[in-house]
Amino acid sequence: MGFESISAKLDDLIQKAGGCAVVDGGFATQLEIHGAAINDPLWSALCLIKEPHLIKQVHMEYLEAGADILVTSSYQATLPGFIARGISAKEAELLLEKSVNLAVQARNKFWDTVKDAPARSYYRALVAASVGSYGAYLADGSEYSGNYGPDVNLEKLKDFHRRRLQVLVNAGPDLIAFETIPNKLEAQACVELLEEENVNIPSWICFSSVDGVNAPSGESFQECLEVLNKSDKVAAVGINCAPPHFVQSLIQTFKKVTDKVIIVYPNSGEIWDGIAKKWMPSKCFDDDNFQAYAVRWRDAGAKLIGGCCRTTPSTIRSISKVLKEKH
Ligand SMILES: C[S+](C)CC[C@H](N)C(=O)O
Ligand SMILES: N[C@@H](CCS)C(=O)O
Ligand SMILES: [Zn+2]
Repeated sequence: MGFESISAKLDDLIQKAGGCAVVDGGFATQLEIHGAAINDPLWSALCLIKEPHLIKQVHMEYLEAGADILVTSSYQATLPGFIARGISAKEAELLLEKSVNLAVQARNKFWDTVKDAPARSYYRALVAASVGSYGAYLADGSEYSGNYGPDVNLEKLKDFHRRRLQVLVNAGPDLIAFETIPNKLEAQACVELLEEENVNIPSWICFSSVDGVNAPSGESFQECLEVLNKSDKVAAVGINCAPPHFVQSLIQTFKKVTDKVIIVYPNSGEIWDGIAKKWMPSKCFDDDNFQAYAVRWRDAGAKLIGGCCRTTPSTIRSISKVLKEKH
């Protein structure tokens, strides 16, 4: 056996999918469509405790829509978050494991039903374990400001992420998905942890953006990516949960500052009010817009494309259809 790169499985999926694979869409917001009440500090992670069947249902919907990668329900599932609810540390770790198991079970079940279908348009999906930013845990909108205050330093962020990362990796996902990272410090914490914990599955690290130019902290993506570019553990970098009309030029920015795979999965364009805990109407993209733009994002160099908050299985169906059309 020759040497296999850490990102071989991901590269293989991208290649099989014709150069651009499809990530799933908004997870928490799709749970809400099914009636989940998640206006809570745990947000979608509350369903791991109360309504796990809905988690599996949403994963199945995205698989049917053509997602090649499922992102798990662990975005806001954190050990301190669960412990604050009176859940023991052991139970909290089991809930993290459960987030991976639910996605793996959905993926395996779906694949069993489609793998032998003639002229199938599906690939065996990969499962990416979501690691939401520290700001997601704070539940104060700081994943869109990058403002963690003067008491937060590199070590504190590493301490926050370390055990969750270990538990998620041990649960056996194919990938790790760091999501809505708002500043350079947290990006650095993620990379240092991947190295220190010798994580041997690939990761992507995605930033949010509120001005379409920089990370929410105001730091340039060039600065943010310097440290990520040095690590082989980071397979892909990009943007999630930013408005779609920012994405084209952000891909161009990323192309200039990294050779890594570029991933984009913007939200619908609505804006999260972290204090009122509501989506505010803004320049909203419908599924047709997403479909047209997905082609442009692919042509600009993105190799992983999906949707984030308020996008739905129908958005992912549109993207998958157009990106997998045979020419
Ligand atoms: C990506 S935001 C919409 C997630 C929810 C936020 N962390 C909160 O709990 O308010
Ligand atoms: N994977 C998470 C990201 C929220 S920004 C979700 O889709 O709910
Ligand atoms: Zn989002």
